[in-house]
Formats: sequence, structure tokens, C-alpha cells
Amino acid sequence: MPAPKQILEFVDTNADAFIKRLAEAVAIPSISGEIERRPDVVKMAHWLDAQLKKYGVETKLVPLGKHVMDGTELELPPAVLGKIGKDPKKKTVLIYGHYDVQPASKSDGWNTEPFELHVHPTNGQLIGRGSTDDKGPVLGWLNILQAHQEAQLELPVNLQFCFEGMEESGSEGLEDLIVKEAAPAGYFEGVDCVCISDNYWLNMRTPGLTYGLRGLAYFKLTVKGPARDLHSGSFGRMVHEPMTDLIALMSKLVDSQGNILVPGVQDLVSVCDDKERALYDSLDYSIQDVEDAVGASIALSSDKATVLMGRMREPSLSLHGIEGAFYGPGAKTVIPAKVSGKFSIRLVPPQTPDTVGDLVVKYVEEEFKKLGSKNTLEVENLHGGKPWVADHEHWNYEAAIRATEAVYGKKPDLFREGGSIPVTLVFAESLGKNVVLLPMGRGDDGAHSTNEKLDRSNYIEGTKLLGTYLYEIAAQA
Ligand SMILES: NCC(=O)N[C@@H](Cc1c[nH]cn1)C(=O)O
Ligand SMILES: [Zn+2]
Ligand SMILES: [Zn+2]
Repeated sequence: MPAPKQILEFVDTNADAFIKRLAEAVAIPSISGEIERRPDVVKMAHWLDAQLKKYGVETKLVPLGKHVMDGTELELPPAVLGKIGKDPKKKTVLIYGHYDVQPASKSDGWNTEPFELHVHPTNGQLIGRGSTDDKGPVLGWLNILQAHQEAQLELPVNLQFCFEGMEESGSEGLEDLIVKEAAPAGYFEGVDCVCISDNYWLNMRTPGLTYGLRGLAYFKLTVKGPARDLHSGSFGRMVHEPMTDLIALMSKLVDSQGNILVPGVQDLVSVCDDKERALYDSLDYSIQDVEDAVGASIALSSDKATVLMGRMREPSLSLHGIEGAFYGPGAKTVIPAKVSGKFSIRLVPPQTPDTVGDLVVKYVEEEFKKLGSKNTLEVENLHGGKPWVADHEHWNYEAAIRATEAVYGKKPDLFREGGSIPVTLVFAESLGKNVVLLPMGRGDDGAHSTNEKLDRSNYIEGTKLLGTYLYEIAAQA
């Protein structure tokens, strides 16, 4: 059952107003990972709360307590919970999304200001931080609420909302809340299924549905020695240099072919058989797609299935950055006193942040000892989450497939995603309900990257997709 004509027409006629709303949301730099942006994350929670209220949703902002980030104690941004509809004859769908974003600054290489939504004059791309991850999809739900209110139509299902402001920084505080509210008589009582729109199609042409996510284990290695930064002319070759030790350690984590060098990590993963390999061969994807998405011919293999398996069913280790290192323009001759290397491992079943964390800590400490350095090493496990895989034959997926066919006239690709949304598994396990990931954006949107975008057509057709999905849920027996 597709969404009623009035709803679809409302979405088309109000496309420009929806883009204006997205511009408002993007203009709030709600970066959860930066201490000085915390007030903006909270501002974004209030903005979202007001929008939901405007469309008749009963909401509450739930404080999640405090946490420590880079040595500073901060109040966590609140979870925004909401409910609309209490009809016992209707299904109840719980919607999750996040209102925080990754850091961004023009100097990273953006062509436009990241927190000013730029509408590309010819191709209609909506460019700005959070456009696709995850403000566009979150606003897609608001657009559907508004369409129903203004068309004076009842929603086909009861809706509950759970929006968080710490997803990009490990979802701190949310797991406890979900577990508490999923218990009998909790806020989420009565939920029949969960829908999350916080991911992307595999390519730029075929819509997709996601039934798996990788987990994550994030690490910080800090090497320190001298009491202060030193002049390399005065002290070079006189002392152990923290940066030299850190680079030596980081070079022992992963090789240039993507192989993880931490003993035991790969051993936890099952070997792919021919039947499973055929799944990856059948997906609408090519090496050209990965090269178009990353903007260079740098795929690790010329075999499509191998490349896809690298993202969907293998763990990966990425080096992210070094805090405390000299990185600006010029040629400063400094020996940094204290440097911290950041890296993370994407996990697949049966790996967990704990099993992999133990292997990493043991290995890094052993390798540090082998360096014979008098500097000191601290290994921190910053945050993590377990991988998740769902039953994609469930009626929740059937509804999402039918909605995709109705909006795009095409069967969606079904695949596991390489990214992580740690609370997905928490919802699935604590509610005991099926979770579907219904993406809005395309494979080349550049989430977390410079010039992040959401195509206008994905925003508008994606809004229709979310609305149509609710009608397809209602049509399930
Ligand atoms: N759209 C989901 C997403 O981007 N998730 C992040 C989660 C994360 C965890 N730590 C930092 N970010 C991801 O990187 O996959
Ligand atoms: Zn996201
Ligand atoms: Zn993200």
C-alpha cells in the first residue's frame, strides 16, 4: 500500500521548504566530539524537540548524565524521545536517528562553508555537514509528520522516536536508557519494529536496505617522554623521541594491503565459502563505483567481491590521526613531547570490542617493549560497539522492500554495511524486535568527509520512501 497521493504531492510541493529546514539544521554545528561545540549539540536537541512538538509529537528530553572528554567533564546532550499515536489496532514503529555530526572546517578542504547548506546550482546537491549523516534522514521523518498534519491525515502507525546527540562519539549514555525503557512498562513498551535511516546506498543508482553493521573498537596510544617540546637541533639523537616510537608502533598495526597485523584479530573471523561469495558477486557494484565514491583509482583489489567483502564481512583497521604532532604549514624543527595516535578497528561477528581490545593492548605493549625506548606508553580503549546482523526475511524488511519498489520502481540491494551504529544491536536485543536500516543517501555522499552532500532527489524521494514505509508496515497482517 503506497502512501496516499496527498502525502506524496505535499512532499513534492514543499520540497523547497524542506530544504530550507535542512539548511536551518545544518547551520547548528552540533559536533559531539568537540568540547566547545557542546552547547550547539544541546541547541540542536531543543531545535529538534520544538519541531517534533509542532507536529503533534509528545516529547521529552532525557538527561543522560555527565562524561569526561579529553580531560574535561561535560554534560551529555539529552536524548530526544517522542510519541505520536496510541491506537492499539495499529503497529508501533520506533524511529532512531542522531542529531550530532562529525567535525568540519573549511580549512579541511571544503569548497563551501560546512555549516551553511549550499545548494549546488546545477546538480541540486545539498552540501553541508550532516546533510546525509544524519540530519537529512532525521528531517525526512519531520517532513512526513508535517505532511500528515497539513493534509489532516492520521498516521498509518503509532510512532515513537529516539534521537541522540552522541552517536558520532560512541553513543555515551544511550545504551542504559534504551535498556531501561525497553523493559516492561518502559517508554518503548508496545514497539513492534525499529527503523533507522542513517546509512547509504551501495552505489549511486540502486536503492538499498541494510541488514548488518560492523562493530567498532577505538584506541588511543599516547607516548610521552620529555617534560616539554624540544629543539631538534639541541636534543636530536640525544633522547628517545615520542613521535618516533609512536610511528614505529602505528606502522605495526596494518599493512598497505589492509591486512591487520595484530595477532589473533583475523583468526576470529569465519572463512568465506563459495555460497557466501556469490552474495557479493550478485550486488550491483563495480570497482568503478568505489573509485567514483573515493575520487581516485585506489581500490585494494580489482575483484569486486573481494572489495565488497573487505567492507561488509571483514574487519578493517584504520589510522586516523596524531594529536600533539606538528602538522601546520612551515618547517618547525620541534620534537613533540607527547603524542597520541588514534586508530580504530571495524569488527564483524563474532568479534567484540572486548575480545579485540585485549588482543590490541597485549600486542601494542609487547611491541613497545621491543623498541627499547625509555619513553612511556599509555593504551586507551576510547569506545566501542558490537557488530549487528538482522533477519532480512522479517516483515519489517518486506515492508521496506515494497516501499522502495513503490518509490523508486526498483528492487533494493540487500547488504551489510561497513559503518557502525552501536545502539542498533542494543535496540534489537533489548526490545527483541527486528531493526531495519532504510538509507536515504547515496554511496558517494561523503559522510564524515569534506563536501558531504545529499542529493536533492534523495532527500525528496527519500522523504517519500520513509512515509511509504509506514504505510507498508500498516499493510502487514
Ligand atoms: N552513520 C553512522 C556513523 O557514521 N557511525 C559512526 C559511529 C562512530 C563511532 N565512533 C565514532 N563514530 C561510524 O564511524 O561508523
Ligand atoms: Zn550517522
Ligand atoms: Zn556518522
